[in-house]
Amino acid sequence: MTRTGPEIRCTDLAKNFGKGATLLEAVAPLSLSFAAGQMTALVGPSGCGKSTVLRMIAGLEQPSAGQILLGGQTPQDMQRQGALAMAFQDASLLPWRSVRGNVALARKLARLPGDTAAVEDIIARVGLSGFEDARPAELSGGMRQRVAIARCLITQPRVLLLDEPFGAVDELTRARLNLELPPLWQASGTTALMVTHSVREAVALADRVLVFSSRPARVVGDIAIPAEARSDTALQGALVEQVNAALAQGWSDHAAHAQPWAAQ
Ligand SMILES: Nc1ncnc2c1ncn2[C@@H]1O[C@H](COP(=O)(O)OP(=O)(O)OP(=O)(O)O)[C@@H](O)[C@H]1O
Repeated sequence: MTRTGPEIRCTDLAKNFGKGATLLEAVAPLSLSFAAGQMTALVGPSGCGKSTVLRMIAGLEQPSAGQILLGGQTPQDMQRQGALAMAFQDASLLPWRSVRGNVALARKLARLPGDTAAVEDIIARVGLSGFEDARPAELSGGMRQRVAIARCLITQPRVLLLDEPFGAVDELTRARLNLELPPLWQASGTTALMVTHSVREAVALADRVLVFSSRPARVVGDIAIPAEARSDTALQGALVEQVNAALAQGWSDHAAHAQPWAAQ
């Protein structure tokens, strides 16, 4: 079964943490939209609010202001339908459950009927055949990330949210995961958002890269990644440069804003 993803619209989205003297404006009013079935990568300086935006879209964090609609529905509606899946950097698997147990549990939590064949199939597709009974502690970091992705995909989510999913693994493993895993969600028309610190990863995986400035984040770059870039390393290199230039522009704008004399 294929469940195509919705368009995601964030309107005047804002998030503050704390109050009074400790008030922190994590996300200043920001309006963003993400096309149905596309993978968008969010990049920007540390602390600019990328994860907070993702967590609000996931319904894990309540916005202080503004609205999020996924094909006209709220994140909570999507969660209730088991249509939304999120993977974090630390994989956050249950240590006492096997690979099979962790993946099967995700279906249960999404209120989907058990499906042993689908669980076995997704474990094989992320390259973990033979490790079905292993506990997370017996797996490498890259293997744990694969389980985390399998756990997302087993629910056939319409929306996939990835927060630095490959951040905790070495460069080589990361490059391999970058090649092997995206086809698993690209084919099904899932709307996907990924936060990453790696500009190369963003360009390699996404259809679009959105570049944020330092907090309070503004969009300082919105770069479309044409499909041919997947097989054209020169084009990939040029796009990486373009994203890096937008990041640098975001930094200098921010510095000039914070210290008006810096621009003189
Ligand atoms: N639960 C929270 N309570 C208080 N402050 C928070 C909370 N979550 C995030 N923040 C703050 O909000 C700001 C944005 O954080 P966020 O994690 O969204 O940034 P980020 O761009 O994802 O950073 P990084 O790239 O380092 O992961 C930061 O200043 C952070 O300290």
